[in-house]
Amino acid sequence: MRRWVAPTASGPVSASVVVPGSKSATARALVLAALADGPSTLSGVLDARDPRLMQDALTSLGVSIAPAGPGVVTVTPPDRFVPADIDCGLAGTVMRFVPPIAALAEGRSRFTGDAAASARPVRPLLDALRQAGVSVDGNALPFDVLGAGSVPGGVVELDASASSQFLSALLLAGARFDGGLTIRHRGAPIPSLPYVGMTVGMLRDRGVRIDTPEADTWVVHPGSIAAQDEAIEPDLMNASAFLCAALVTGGRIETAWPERTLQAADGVLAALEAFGATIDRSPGRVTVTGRVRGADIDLAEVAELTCVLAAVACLADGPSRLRGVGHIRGHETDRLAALASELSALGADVRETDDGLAITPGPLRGATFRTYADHRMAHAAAVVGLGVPGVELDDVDCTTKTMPDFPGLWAAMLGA
Ligand SMILES: O=C(O)C1=C[C@@H](OP(=O)(O)O)[C@@H](O)[C@H](O)C1
Ligand SMILES: C=C(OP(=O)(O)O)C(=O)O
Repeated sequence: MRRWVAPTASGPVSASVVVPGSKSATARALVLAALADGPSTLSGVLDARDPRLMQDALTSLGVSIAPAGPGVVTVTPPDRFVPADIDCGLAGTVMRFVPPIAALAEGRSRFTGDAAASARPVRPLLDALRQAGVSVDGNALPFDVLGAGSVPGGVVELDASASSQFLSALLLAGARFDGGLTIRHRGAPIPSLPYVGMTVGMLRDRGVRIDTPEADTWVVHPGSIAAQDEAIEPDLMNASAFLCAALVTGGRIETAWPERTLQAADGVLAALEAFGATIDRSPGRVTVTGRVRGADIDLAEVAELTCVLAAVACLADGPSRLRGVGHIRGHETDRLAALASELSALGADVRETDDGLAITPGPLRGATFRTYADHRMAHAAAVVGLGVPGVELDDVDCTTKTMPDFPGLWAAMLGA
């Protein structure tokens, strides 16, 4: 735990920012390389807590992951997975993507995690695995997967309304189940849908056949997953925290922005535009200028932006409404409760609604800002701190979940 006073901007911030690799693409590339039919070399791999936990989990299941240069690893799948003790930390990607792989090992794998991870939903995924023929003890962390060396597969019903990661987890491993996997989503709409697109896109790139014969149904045909080298793109969700600095200071932030990507790039830019950003695009780059204004917006597809945009909204010229993100109550912390509490303590009027937040700016003052071990709460505090002196985070180290040195990058952006 390290306290950190968020630096205040003395004027418009102008910077070119380089953020590290995508957490979500790194997790998928590692998992797919572990399940593939031969070795793969991955570059631009994110070096942060979540992907490190993923590498540790896969290694203990028998995968060989060898460093091959800065940010480069060569992943060699095992002939047979072996059961293991898996530490999920607070990583949704580990607690959801790894159980279907452990089901392919012969024996009991035990999944544990941080105390707060036990509150994160995982039961719908475990129930779907049971329908696919896997024995699972428990319905939340800690739980055990009793692998039989293979998984029958077949047709499963899944309620993925609490997290798209349940669906991604089943899609990633489904081709390796004996009969493949047909997944029928039953329940309220799936949040963060672009991430399902990322999963399907990366699987198809590796030769896996996936059909979507009707709405809310995915058919993964059984077969091998082709080994494939991959260069991981920068993390556009993490980049967004920096882009918000342009908005709240009336400055100018530029960063790499892939021309074609499986990340929710357009959704991110549309959300920033709604809050007053002007977006300039040049090949492979984006520049954000503008001045923050209040917005009423559905963030279901880009729910990870809720924290930084709630902070932005506190510095706007009028009220904002963030909708479609009720499920983030099950993220690293209950983000709606945490944002309402911490941003209200700074002087804004921030109230929880059924599916989001209603925010009315007010005169803001510095105070301790609790992060609840949540990296995106820390990003929110950094954004609001640009305009409010004395915002002191109780812990900035939680940012290592998805970035090796967030405070350093933030200071560099400010020219410190
Ligand atoms: O599949 C992924 O890599 C992710 C999916 C989303 O999860 P939810 O569907 O739970 O929002 C997102 O919020 C998370 O940070 C990463
Ligand atoms: C929800 C998030 O993470 P996780 O992958 O742990 O679900 C996030 O990074 O905002």
